[in-house]
Amino acid sequence: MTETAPLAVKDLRVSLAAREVVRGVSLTIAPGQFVVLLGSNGSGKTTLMRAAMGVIPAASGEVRLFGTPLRRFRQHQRIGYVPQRSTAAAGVPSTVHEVVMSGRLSRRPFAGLASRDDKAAVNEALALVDLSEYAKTPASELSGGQQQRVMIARGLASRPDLLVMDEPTAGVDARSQLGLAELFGRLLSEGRTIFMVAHELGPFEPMIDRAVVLRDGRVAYDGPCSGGDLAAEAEPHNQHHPHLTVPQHHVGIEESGAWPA
Ligand SMILES: Nc1ncnc2c1ncn2[C@@H]1O[C@H](COP(=O)(O)OP(=O)(O)OP(=O)(O)O)[C@@H](O)[C@H]1O
Repeated sequence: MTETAPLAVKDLRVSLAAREVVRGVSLTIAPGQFVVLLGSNGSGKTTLMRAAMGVIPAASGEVRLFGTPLRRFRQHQRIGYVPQRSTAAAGVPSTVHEVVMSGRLSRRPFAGLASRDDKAAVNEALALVDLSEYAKTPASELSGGQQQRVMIARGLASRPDLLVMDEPTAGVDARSQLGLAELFGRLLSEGRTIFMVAHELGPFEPMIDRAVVLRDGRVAYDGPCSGGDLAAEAEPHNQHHPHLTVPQHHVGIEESGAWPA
């Protein structure tokens, strides 16, 4: 795996509806790091992530993916992107297997039948999120939390080096969060990089290398995930947004690594 930063953002500015929402953000994520992006509602987290992924244009600044400027980046299979509040159903009667298979498209130079490797990668991704038994189930029949795990499997299907996720734990219950924490730990041990928006760190906290806090589109904190400085940054937000919590060590249950049935 290359030592080039999987994601580097320099003085990025993004405007939405004539308002500057991301206001000069610089951020470099090193290979193998687990970086979490925090901040109150409307601080610009999703907008920053979308601009970094090229989903929306930036007004100015620079984004590099694995050392390549965004506009010239073609190795899309190296990135697994799980957008915010994405559901696996979206009104389409696809099975779980089909939804996850769509995450293989970036690996397939030509349209056509899925290869043996495509199928193996999909099965592997489904096993990683413990949804193998639901492969043939229409995605719309799964719970919200299960659908979120389907979308994470979709992001993993291309076997990416960088996993970018916008609130992947929204709607995921505490036990499933433990399962996700175990999964992320495994991905990190394989040298993969994770960049994730979160409101609660829960069971992920011990494995997070770095927290970046956005406030009004600017980086207000960039450093270790625990300690007084992060708490000081998080506190003003907490008064207005109680769901942005300073890292918690416990999620209130004893089971470890178990997924709900
Ligand atoms: N399509 C849009 N058009 C205009 N303004 C937008 C649009 N999307 C977001 N905004 C505004 O941009 C600001 C940043 O929004 P963004 O979704 O990036 O924040 P966030 O930190 O991800 O919030 P949350 O925690 O609620 O997801 C907000 O003030 C929001 O109202």
